[in-house]
Amino acid sequence: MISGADEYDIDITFDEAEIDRLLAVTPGDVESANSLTYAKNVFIPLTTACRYTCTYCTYFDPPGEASLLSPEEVREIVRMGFDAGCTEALFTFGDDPDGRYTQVHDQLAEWGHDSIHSYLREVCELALEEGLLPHSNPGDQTPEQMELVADVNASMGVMLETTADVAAHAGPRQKNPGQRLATIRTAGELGVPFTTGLLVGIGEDWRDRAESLLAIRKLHERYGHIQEIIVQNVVPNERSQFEQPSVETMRRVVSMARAALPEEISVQVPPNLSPTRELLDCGVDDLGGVSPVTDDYINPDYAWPALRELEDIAEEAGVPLRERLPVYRRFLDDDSDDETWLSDRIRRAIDSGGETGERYQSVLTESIPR
Ligand SMILES: O=c1nc2n(C[C@H](O)[C@H](O)[C@H](O)CO)c3cc(O)ccc3cc-2c(=O)[nH]1
Ligand SMILES: C[C@H]1O[C@@H](n2cnc3c(N)ncnc32)[C@H](O)[C@@H]1O
Ligand code: MET
Ligand code: SF4
Repeated sequence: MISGADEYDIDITFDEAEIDRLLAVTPGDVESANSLTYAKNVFIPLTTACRYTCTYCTYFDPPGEASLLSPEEVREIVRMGFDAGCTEALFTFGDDPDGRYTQVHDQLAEWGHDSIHSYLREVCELALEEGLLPHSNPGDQTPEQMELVADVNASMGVMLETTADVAAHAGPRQKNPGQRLATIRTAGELGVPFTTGLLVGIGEDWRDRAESLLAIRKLHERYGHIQEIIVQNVVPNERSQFEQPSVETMRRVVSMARAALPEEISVQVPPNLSPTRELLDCGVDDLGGVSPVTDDYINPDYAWPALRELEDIAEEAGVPLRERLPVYRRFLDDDSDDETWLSDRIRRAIDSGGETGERYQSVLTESIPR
């Protein structure tokens, strides 16, 4: 039984035979992808306040020390991104800061907001005005929170991390697999193209990895909204004791992900954290958002490779490297009356004229229909 499943009314059950089939998958069983994609983004760490204290994470700051970017600071990052040729504004930050963060809440109130989501809406609008498409990963969200920002995001995401109860999700307030799955389900209900994934090496076992992949697949079967799954290895840092999983472990998890998920879902590994070259024959077809101008603020010790290096990686694998938008092509093409994945707002941004529209259109012309 997945922890928190009852509380969040998650009705996912696993078939033992299916789990066994996945556990038997080895790298030789999956095919290599025939292209690699990536998106050009700027990372915007809206706030380092977080209600959780995951032991693998160096990102969050305690109350009293947490930062909150002002609209002017956000605009500056977004402009820098636009000037560097990006298409994506990646808003990834601490989970919904709780009442302990009085300074953050006071500052938000001063700017006319009663929640981080209300503020997120304002900065997503700002990014759109400046010519970038928002992709927000604010952690767990209630249906009301997600609804507040859905129409100003091209896509959104949250890492499932794992369906297991792990000690890494420590402290009085914790990530809970039932709540993560509920967030992914909410995205399906709201028709938001969605990114999720597994964090590998935080105390989960092989069966947990198989269950996590199957849980994502089952939600995708209901809603069709998962665009990619990230298979991310935990990396060591000054706060965490976790060891980086071995290349062999990562090869097997990536292969399991490819075998578990339907073809339309991309399998992404982050090129700044993973032994990427050694994973390409396990079905990886996406390298995620890569920034020419900002750090990976979640893992700041791990610099982004330059575009040149991504080209080398693709060349070594003998496949073309293609830029994509933060929302996959399939959702743009599938946007009919009975299936609306994109709000009018996002659709207009992508179809707009001028320098902005041209940039999106040229990425789309190059990209593959996935
Ligand atoms: O730079 C990063 N980008 C992360 N991204 C961004 C991702 O690489 C791209 O924004 C998406 O592929 C959309 O283009 C995430 C997106 C999510 O929805 C959920 C989790 C992540 C995790 C990271 C991350 O740790 N570092
Ligand atoms: C945005 C995502 O970053 C991941 N994340 C947080 N800390 C680490 C770490 N030390 N190593 C790798 N990934 C991490 C989590 O999976 C989170 O959901
Ligand atoms: C900075 S971590 C990424 C966003 C969110 N806090 C989560 O863990 O899901
Ligand atoms: S991983 Fe996300 S939820 Fe966990 S402590 Fe870090 S910022 Fe908070």
